[in-house]
Amino acid sequence: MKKTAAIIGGGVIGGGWAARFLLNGWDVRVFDPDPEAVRKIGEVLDNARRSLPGLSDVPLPPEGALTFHDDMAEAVEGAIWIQESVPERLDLKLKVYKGLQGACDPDAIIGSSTSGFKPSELQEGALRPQQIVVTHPFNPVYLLPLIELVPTEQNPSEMIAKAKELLKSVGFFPLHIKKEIDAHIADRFLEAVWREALWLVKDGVATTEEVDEAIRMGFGIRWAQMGLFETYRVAGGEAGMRHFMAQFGPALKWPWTKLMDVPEFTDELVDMIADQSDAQSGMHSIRELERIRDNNLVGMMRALKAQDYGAGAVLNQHDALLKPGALPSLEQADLSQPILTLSRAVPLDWTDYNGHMNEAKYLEAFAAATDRFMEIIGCDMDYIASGGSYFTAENHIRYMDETKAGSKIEIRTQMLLGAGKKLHVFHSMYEGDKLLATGESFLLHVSLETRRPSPPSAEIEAAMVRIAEAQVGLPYPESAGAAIRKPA
Ligand SMILES: NC(=O)C1=CN([C@@H]2O[C@H](COP(=O)(O)OP(=O)(O)OC[C@H]3O[C@@H](n4cnc5c(N)ncnc54)[C@H](O)[C@@H]3O)[C@@H](O)[C@H]2O)C=CC1
Ligand SMILES: C[N+](C)(C)CC(=O)CC(=O)[O-]
Repeated sequence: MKKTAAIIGGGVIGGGWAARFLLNGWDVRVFDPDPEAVRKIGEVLDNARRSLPGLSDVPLPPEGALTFHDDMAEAVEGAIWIQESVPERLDLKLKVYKGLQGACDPDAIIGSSTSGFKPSELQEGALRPQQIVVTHPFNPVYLLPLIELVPTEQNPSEMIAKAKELLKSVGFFPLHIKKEIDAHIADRFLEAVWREALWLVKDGVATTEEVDEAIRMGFGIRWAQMGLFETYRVAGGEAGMRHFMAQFGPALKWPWTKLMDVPEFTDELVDMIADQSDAQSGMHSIRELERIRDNNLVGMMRALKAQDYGAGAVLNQHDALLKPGALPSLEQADLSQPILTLSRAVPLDWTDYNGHMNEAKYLEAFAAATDRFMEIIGCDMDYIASGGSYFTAENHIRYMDETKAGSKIEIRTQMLLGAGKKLHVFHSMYEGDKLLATGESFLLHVSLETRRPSPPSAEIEAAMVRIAEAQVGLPYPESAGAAIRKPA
């Protein structure tokens, strides 16, 4: 059955939650008194549609339905997850819980996006405190996996387990914070770094741009993949963390940092920071900056995905949740037709300066389809580990139409020859009914020990015979065997 989420407050963060749920197949009901809420959420959704689906190497479920409601009680109807993302004012948040708890399902989870309030403060005076928990996200909520999940002893353990399961099902990484504290974990770091940066600019040590360069050219990239402690363990050399602490620990007591002092937000300081920020980034609109940020995040997260590390490992776990049933096996496929070998959205980092999928990425997609076809006939990772595989000897791609980031593409594969060492496949790539490209590949079965052609296993031979017999009625593709013609 379709799951439903209610979004209370649809600004920067509520809009991100709405996009995350919708693109993972949930229905979403929004309550926000702002007359601009429909437009604002629409713009967040546009960004999310081009960036989120392509993070997965398997298709996300069909998008859910988005509705807007003038009445909060109506918005929470049928919702199993209610996400409160109203402005960071405790009185307002408590008023919202009073309003919605009278109307919502008592078993629904009410998550708060609060950056700083403790869950016990949010539960104070609530009708059912056990229903309310902190689920603190990070902007952009549709891309970044971290949710700081902060309960109190009032929240039953089954509710926390259910919250974790639901968050994981839409691709989040719930970090269970066992001891409540103002600003949880991550925002304590962000505040400390922000405070230092404000001092550095105020004292004329660095401009806003120089502060950003100091982060993004060095430790920012390092933190994105290993965090703090793992990075410092490596920095300790072979002696590891103990050596690192002995060497750099004493410096913590030197007066390097301003620690808890906060520079006063005088007009002069605000003007200085705002002017420097305008000089640094004012040539881009906020929407442009969001798109630049999303392009960079997708590229970095997909690189981490290939390493199965950090946020990339979370993406792989989400793919594994979605994978069952995503593509048919030999037993499930209608073998009399070209077989579905790829179904995914075009990732942002597959697009180029022409604003469409780059030619090299068509080959990447066809190569993934070939890998899947190999898996279907029995050349899977276990078989490869046993010493047999296929090497591609020749490829031919024809480009017929363009496609853009976020678009759903499918590849269907016809086997033209599958006998002995030889495997000849013809892939057709579609967006809906539109033929985008064809890719023809000729492969040879090899022994990974001798690196020379060798006969495949009897099981692979039998699977190819089955497909050949089933596909015998398919017309031979007109363009198969074609080459680039000599210009007239
Ligand atoms: N902006 C950020 O970087 C992050 C913010 N947060 C937290 O998320 C929450 C929301 O922050 P933002 O989205 O940045 O604020 P925002 O100002 O962009 O959005 C708040 C939305 O709530 C709506 N609203 C106001 N009163 C309401 C009510 N009574 N019922 C329903 N909607 C109402 C407003 O119309 C507005 O659209 C805050 O608790 C904040 O601490 C969490 C992570 C990051
Ligand atoms: C600035 N902020 C405290 C609202 C930031 C967050 O809460 C998390 C984020 O996205 O950086």
